[in-house]
Amino acid sequence: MPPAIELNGLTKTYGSRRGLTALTLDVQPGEVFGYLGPNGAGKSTTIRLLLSLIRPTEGSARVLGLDPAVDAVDLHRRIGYLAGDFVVDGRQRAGECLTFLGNLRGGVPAARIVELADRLELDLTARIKSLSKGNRQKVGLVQAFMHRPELLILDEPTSGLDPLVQQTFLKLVAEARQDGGTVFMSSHIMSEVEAVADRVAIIREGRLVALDTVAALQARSELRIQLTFGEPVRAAEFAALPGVRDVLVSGSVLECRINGTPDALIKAAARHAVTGLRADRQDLEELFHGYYTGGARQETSDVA
Ligand SMILES: Nc1ncnc2c1ncn2[C@@H]1O[C@H](COP(=O)(O)OP(=O)(O)OP(=O)(O)O)[C@@H](O)[C@H]1O
Repeated sequence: MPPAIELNGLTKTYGSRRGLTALTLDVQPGEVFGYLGPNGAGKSTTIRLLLSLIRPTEGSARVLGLDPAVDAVDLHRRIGYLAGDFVVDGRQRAGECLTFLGNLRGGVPAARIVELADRLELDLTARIKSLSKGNRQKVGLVQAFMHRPELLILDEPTSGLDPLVQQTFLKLVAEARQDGGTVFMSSHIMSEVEAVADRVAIIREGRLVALDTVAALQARSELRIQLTFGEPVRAAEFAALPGVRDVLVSGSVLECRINGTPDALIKAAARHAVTGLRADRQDLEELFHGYYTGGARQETSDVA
């Protein structure tokens, strides 16, 4: 089976502005792939290129083994797409709009539309223009999921949704994967992607800065340690230990950060009487903030 998504040196410039620079990555069938970056990073540009809504300046994209510029009609039937700026005719009722879109995709059982609307708490009889932003987003989600597509491409899918509906959305993603589907979703919020994604890519200013599994990224996050000793200690004794940094000593209390294993620190600490130990792992949100702002080092297993 070909990769669900295969990008090779994909580049898009808008006049003198860079939208995306030499993006190379694969998304495997059955994978939930989180695509993260701050505003203006190039997420929507990537997604529009995937759907051939815009043409690349350089490089290529293949989706479900096909060329999106040539096989657009076939692909649109096999993909569920939610645009970042999902717009439909506001005069229609939500149910009519969804039935219409379902017919364009070869017909979707009415019961499937009702089931998704119920789960997302969407009123199918309401006119779209009367709906709030969050409820319009639900119409967008139903149309993306309703035909059980092989590949879901979702641009900021949870924008405007309240936390309960976000949970329902995450369940829908998990179910799509269980059914053998692939999900590519963009976001600027790590925590929602962390909950469902197998792998995560982070882009900043149009360039890929990290690509790894969620588990590997978690393992890479640093430990923050506080040790309390039975007597005063000196910072110099710990500062040069492998993996240990930002050592701060105040009397008998030592604070530091650790990348990798705490083995050397623990062995050095054991030369003293240790009366207290606290260890917190930096959460991924903070790690990602580092990537966003250029603070984190580029340490990826898949990026050349
Ligand atoms: N049609 C366009 N014309 C000119 N520049 C554009 C156009 N579309 C996007 N850009 C520029 O390309 C860069 C990437 O934009 P893109 O919309 O892909 O980012 P994004 O990651 O989706 O951001 P957001 O989270 O704000 O939607 C930005 O600098 C943006 O200003």
